Amino acid sequence: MTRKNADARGPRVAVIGAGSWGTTFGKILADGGAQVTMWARRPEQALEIAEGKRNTKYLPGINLPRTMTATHELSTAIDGADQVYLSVPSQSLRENLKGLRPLLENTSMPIVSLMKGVERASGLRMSQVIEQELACDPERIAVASGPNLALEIAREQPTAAVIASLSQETAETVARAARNSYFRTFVNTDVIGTEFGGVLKNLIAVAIGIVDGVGYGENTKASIITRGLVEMTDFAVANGAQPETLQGLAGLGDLIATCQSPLSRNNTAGRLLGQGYSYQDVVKQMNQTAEGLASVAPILQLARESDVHMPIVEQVKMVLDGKMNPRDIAPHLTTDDDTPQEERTNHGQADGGGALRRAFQRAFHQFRNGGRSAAGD
Ligand SMILES: NC(=O)c1ccc[n+]([C@@H]2O[C@H](COP(=O)([O-])OP(=O)(O)OC[C@H]3O[C@@H](n4cnc5c(N)ncnc54)[C@H](O)[C@@H]3O)[C@@H](O)[C@H]2O)c1
Ligand SMILES: O=P(O)(O)OC[C@H](O)CO
Repeated sequence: MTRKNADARGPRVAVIGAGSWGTTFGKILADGGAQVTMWARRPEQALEIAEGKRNTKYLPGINLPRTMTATHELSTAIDGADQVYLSVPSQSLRENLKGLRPLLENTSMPIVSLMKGVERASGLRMSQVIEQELACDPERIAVASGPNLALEIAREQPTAAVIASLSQETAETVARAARNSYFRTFVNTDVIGTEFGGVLKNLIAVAIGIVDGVGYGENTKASIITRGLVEMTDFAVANGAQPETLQGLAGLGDLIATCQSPLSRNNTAGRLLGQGYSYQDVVKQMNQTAEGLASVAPILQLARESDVHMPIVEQVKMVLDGKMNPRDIAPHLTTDDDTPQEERTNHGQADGGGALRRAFQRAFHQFRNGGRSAAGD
């Protein structure tokens, strides 16, 4: 398929995955001046984007920029690209990277994850899967996250996002390409916090959907959102994130958007569960990606390994497994314990002092080892 975007002036970018977010992000980049080539799995979808400037299945009613083109051949998409953006379902990333590896191995371009899931089998974040499969310098990898419901952005309603990379330079390069009059990008170097924010808010949005489906009101939802943010922060900090990232766009910002919007697929999946559909029925009814459903089990496994208590996410899992009536999720929001608890919101010690305790332990081991890092540090 020939390129038809020669009149754009910015970097040449390839977007891998032409679902709702990949296509919307392609539009963001093209509207910012980039020369965008989308890769779609199905040839007819590539043709619809390239010729008709539409993606009717995922973005009904949206006209795509005329500078945007598409192909179903990976090599054509990557050929001549300065940056590559990845937006396939998280569980399929590894298999997709196997096809991309030979095309990317002699390049130094930034590789940007737009995804918000963890790999079910390994619990790895998407940037970790990229680093593993492509065996590339982690400073080349960036992640994008924030309150970014695709259809709203495709309608050019203003919003913001965070681009995170271990390399400030990579983050800034990507942020300069991924911005326009309706999409503002900020940068940080907290890849862990930025990625986990996007993963964890999905789980809380499923919980919100469940109570919505049951018919509970705003008090219940506000309680889950507030306690959910504490859970998200506890988990992310215990796994290496900066607590302030969870208070930003990739944490609180995305949590609000996803929990409030009927456009959210995670929220929708939860609502169906709350209305009494089984997990299997919900999966059958969803024709778009609801990442939260696959992330629940690996996140709880990581939580156990890092000694973090996640009562809301635990209860989502019980509902998914058919072991808890959705009506029961709210009364047991955070504890079955009768002892009154402190309302702890101080994210600096987000895991109840656990992060601080581990930092002391590391310092103690280092001191004992004559200044060398403790194993596993
Ligand atoms: N839609 C949003 O509002 C939004 C916003 C931010 C982030 N995200 C994240 O973006 C990622 C992609 O989600 P989406 O919303 O575009 O999903 P989607 O369901 O709209 O589209 C998924 C796309 O991937 C393709 N696909 C399915 N299986 C595949 C496979 N095995 N290999 C390659 N391609 C495959 C589908 O054909 C489709 O084009 C997810 O991680 C999601 O959390 C979505
Ligand atoms: O539709 P969801 O639930 O995948 O959420 C989409 C985005 O992540 C919102 O920022």
